[in-house]
Parts: sequence; structure tokens; C-alpha cells
Amino acid sequence: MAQNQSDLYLGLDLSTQQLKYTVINHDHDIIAEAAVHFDRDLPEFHTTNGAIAEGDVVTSPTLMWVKAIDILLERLSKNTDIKIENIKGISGAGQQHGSVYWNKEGLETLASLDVSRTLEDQLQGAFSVKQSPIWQDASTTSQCRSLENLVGGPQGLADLTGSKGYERFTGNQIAKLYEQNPSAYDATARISLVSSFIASVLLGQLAPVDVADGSGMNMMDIHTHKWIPSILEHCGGKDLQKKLESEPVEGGTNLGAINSYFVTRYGFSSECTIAPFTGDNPATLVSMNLEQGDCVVSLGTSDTMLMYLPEANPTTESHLMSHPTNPEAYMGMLCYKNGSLTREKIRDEYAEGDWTTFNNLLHQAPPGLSNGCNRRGYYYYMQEIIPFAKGFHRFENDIAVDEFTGTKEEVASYNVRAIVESQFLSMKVRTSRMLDTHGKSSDASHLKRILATGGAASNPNLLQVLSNVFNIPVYKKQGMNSASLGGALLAKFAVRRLHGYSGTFEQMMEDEQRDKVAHQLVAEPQAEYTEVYNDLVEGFVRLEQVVIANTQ
Ligand SMILES: Nc1ncnc2c1ncn2[C@@H]1O[C@H](COP(=O)(O)OP(=O)(O)OP(=O)(O)O)[C@@H](O)[C@H]1O
Ligand SMILES: O=C(CO)[C@@H](O)[C@H](O)CO
Repeated sequence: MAQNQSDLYLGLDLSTQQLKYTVINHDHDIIAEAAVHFDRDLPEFHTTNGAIAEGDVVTSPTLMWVKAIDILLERLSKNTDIKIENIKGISGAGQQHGSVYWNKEGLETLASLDVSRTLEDQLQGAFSVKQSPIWQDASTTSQCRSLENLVGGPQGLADLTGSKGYERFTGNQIAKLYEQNPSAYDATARISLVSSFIASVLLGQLAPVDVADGSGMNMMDIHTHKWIPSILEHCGGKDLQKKLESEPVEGGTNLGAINSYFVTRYGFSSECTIAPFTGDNPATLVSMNLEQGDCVVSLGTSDTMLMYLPEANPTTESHLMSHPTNPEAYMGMLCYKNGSLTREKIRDEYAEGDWTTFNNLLHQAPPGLSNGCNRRGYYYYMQEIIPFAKGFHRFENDIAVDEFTGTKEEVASYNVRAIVESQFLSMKVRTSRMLDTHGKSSDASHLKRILATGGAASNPNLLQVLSNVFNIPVYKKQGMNSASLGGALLAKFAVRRLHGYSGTFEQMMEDEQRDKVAHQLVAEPQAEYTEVYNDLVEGFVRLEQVVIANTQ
């Protein structure tokens, strides 16, 4: 099968609030994008922002994701801009860390799907755990400490797997199931990540975990990309190796052709290749085509900061993940649970639920929030990851207050500015700590640009504050769905390799991307404000320590 100008590549992203698709052509132009929104399109699953939270336990109905695949593919097959038979490869991404528990019957059904029935109809009984734990879960602290103790503490676990023990990381979620629900664990034949779950559905059999997403499990050796047997046994007994089936695979691998169900039901080509699906953050990195000195800030449901790292220097404050396309390299990451949803809380409480009002209030408060009184706010609606803190905390001249003082409008504007500034200051402080650790070996110690993405990157007012806090320009790329775009590019890379291409992913991007001026400048640092933020760092860190101490 030769390369053809009419060839198309499909990327899917099963993120927190929606399942999205992006279709690209040979030149990487975006031909179509669409999404199924879980709360709006699938209200029968009763999710809020795609999830069901019961205290620290946060899950999503696995069957909701299955139904979303039915609906998305139906919409794709009806899109007249796309010839579905021209799609040569499919890859994509999933929200990281979440897990899916297949029972034996479920895998058998998957291997023999009936083309006259929907996936939802056929896979109702396929899962031994019906609610998949997702990345917002914070209920496995004891499993985290136990795993760290096994390997000599938090730094020991980070040295082995790239991260210390984190509640949302899949190994700790599996350990909780193993301990607390042995019958469901025993009824589990195989375990998928959210990413490898979608690949499995498309293949009609269990798909392996990809190395970049595998590094979000606390169970994979970050250097060799293999499972660590002693950790597997600790988290899930002797059976866990079997339940994972195979070792993680590198991005761009060909996993096989799409299941005939999708060929007959939707008109895919029987030669359409399925490539490993990765995590949404690694897929975002892939889509960004980084140059030296770039980092990515993704403002989605979670806020994340991503960067390319040539060497492994794991820390207990950031994540080190395997790079999605370069087996020798790494991705550094910071992840905040209180991203868009916590900004929405403040918008709803102080800005009438409207982003324009939110933006107006942002401009009313002085940058740095001083103006005769030093105000500071820390907003953790959900249990935060970094720092490990919870609740809303406000200070005036270093004294904790329940609410800022001022008129109703002033109070509203202080809260709006305080949340935006404190979220970006936290990122700045931790980015420079990560760069200090990697400084000796990394060009990243000289950050030159931020490439912004995610739903909230559509708001230029936020990006202006981001630029001022970091004192570097912020750029954006065409198309809002960077993880599904990254998936489409990974699909193309796998197809090209299947047909003999021996170059790297980066070479493919260099040689075959038509639009070279892909990033647009959206905000530049404003000199009068950047100094303000430099001066704030020390006080920000000091009061954050008070917040952490108060929420232990
Ligand atoms: N104008 C705006 N200003 C600020 N935030 C916005 C704006 N428009 C959308 N958002 C935020 O974008 C969020 C959705 O982002 P996105 O579509 O990237 O989510 P997602 O893909 O489900 O998340 P994730 O990738 O973290 O799983 C919404 O929760 C919303 O708060
Ligand atoms: O937990 C993380 C990353 O570690 C989130 O960013 C999810 O991937 C959802 O987007």
C-alpha cells in the first residue's frame, strides 16, 4: 500500500469531559474535529464534568466511554468532509492513570462483535468494575506510602518509576482494588489504561499499554520501559503480570488492523492500522512540535506543564515520563487537579458564571494584588497534587482571612485575580525547581516560549497573565484539540513506519508538515508587571507552606 495524497489519519482523545476526534491529511492539515460531551450528550450516566465524585473517590462509568465511542464513530461516518475508507491509521490518547477492568466474557465479546448491535449493547457486562477510577481520585494514600516503603521511600520510587507514589497512579488504584474488593479483582481477566482501552475496542482484543502512558502507573521502570516484577506483585499479587498481558510498547508501533466490526458497520478500510494510544499529556507534547527552549502549558480540566527532557533526573515534586516518540528521551510534567474546574467555581461565585465578566474583574484588580494591602489566595477545590493541600485560603498582609475585605466588586475582582496569579505562580516556582534539577544537562534551563493549549487557552486574558508571570511570550497553535491531533500524528507515524519509513517522528514532522508557521504569538510579557511577579515569589512560597501545614 503506497502513500497517497488522499490518505487520512484519525486521532481520538478520551479526556475527562469529552471524547474528541481529529482527522488530518498527509500534510497534517486538520480536516475535521468533533466531540461527544459526556454531561451534555450522555446525561443518562449522571456525570458532572465527566466524573462521579464521592469524597476522594472519583470514577467515570466505563460504559459511558463505550457509548461515546458508538456516538463519535456514527458522527464521523456521517461527516461528508471525510472519506472514512481513506483513513489509513488510528491512534490517540486517554486521560492518564484511569483504568478499565475487563472480565473474561467481556474479552470474548470484544473478539466476536455483532455488527448489527452497538458496542454499548454488547459490552454492558464486559467489566468486572463498572466505575473506572480516574485521575481525580485521591483515595489511595495508604497504598502510595506502602509502595514507597517497599522501595526505600518516595525518592526511591521516583528513581525507579519516574514519580513518587501518587494517589491517581494506576498501580495504587489496582492495589486498592486488590486489597478492598478481592472478588472484583479475581473476576478481572485483563486491565487496560483509558488509552489502551480505546485501542483494545478498535482492535477487538487487548492492546498493550504505551510506554509514555505506562509511566503514569508507578509500576514501569522508567529506564528500561519494562514492568517491575516486585512492584507488580506488591500491587496485585502474582496475577497482575498476567492481567496486564504484555510489556509496554513504544509509540508508532503497528498493533494490527482495525476489527472487522468497524469495517462493516462504519466503512473503515480493512487495512486501517491501529497504533498504541498514549496519555493525553504525551499526545499533547507530540502535537506541539517543540523547538529548543519551548515548554507546553495545557489548561484543560487539569492544568499541566510539559517539557522535553534529554536525561532522567526524577524528583519527588514533578513527574518524569517516557517520551512518547523518542525511546531515549523523557517528558517532564507538573500536573494540577485544580485547573479549569476550580476557575469555574470562582467564575460561578463571583462572576455570574460568565467568562467575559470574569475577564473584566481580572482587569479591575491590580496585578500582584498589592495596592496598600498584600493579598494572596490559594484555591484547591479538590485535593491538590502539588502541593498536597485542600480548601480555599486567603491572606491579607500575611494574616489568614475568610474573605478579602472591600466592596462586593473589589472582593470579586481580588478573588478572580488571586486564583489566576496563584495557579501560574505555582507553575513558575515548580518549573524553575524542575529546571534547576535538570539544568546541567538540559537546554530547557533557558525557556524561551510557552506553547499554550487546552480549553482555557481560548481565553487570551489568562494567557497574558501567564506570559507576565513567566516573563516569556505565549504562543498558540491552530486547532484546539491538541491531544487528538497528537494522536492523528502518531497514527501517521505508525503507518509510515509500517510502509518502510525509517526516520524519527521529528524528521517526519520536519519533512512532511506543510504549515511550518504553526504557532501564533498571543501574549508578550509586559515589563511593568513582570517585576511585580518576580518580587511575589518569596511570599507566595512562604504562605503556601502555611496553607500546607493547615491542611495536613
Ligand atoms: N473562555 C474561557 N476561559 C477560561 N476557561 C475556559 C474558557 N472556555 C473553556 N474553558 C475551560 O476549558 C475547560 C475544558 O478544557 P478541555 O476541553 O481542554 O478539557 P478536557 O479535554 O476534558 O480536559 P483534560 O484534557 O484535562 O482531560 C472547561 O472546563 C472550561 O472551564
Ligand atoms: O492526571 C493527569 C496527568 O498526570 C491529568 O492531566 C489527566 O491526564 C487528565 O487530563
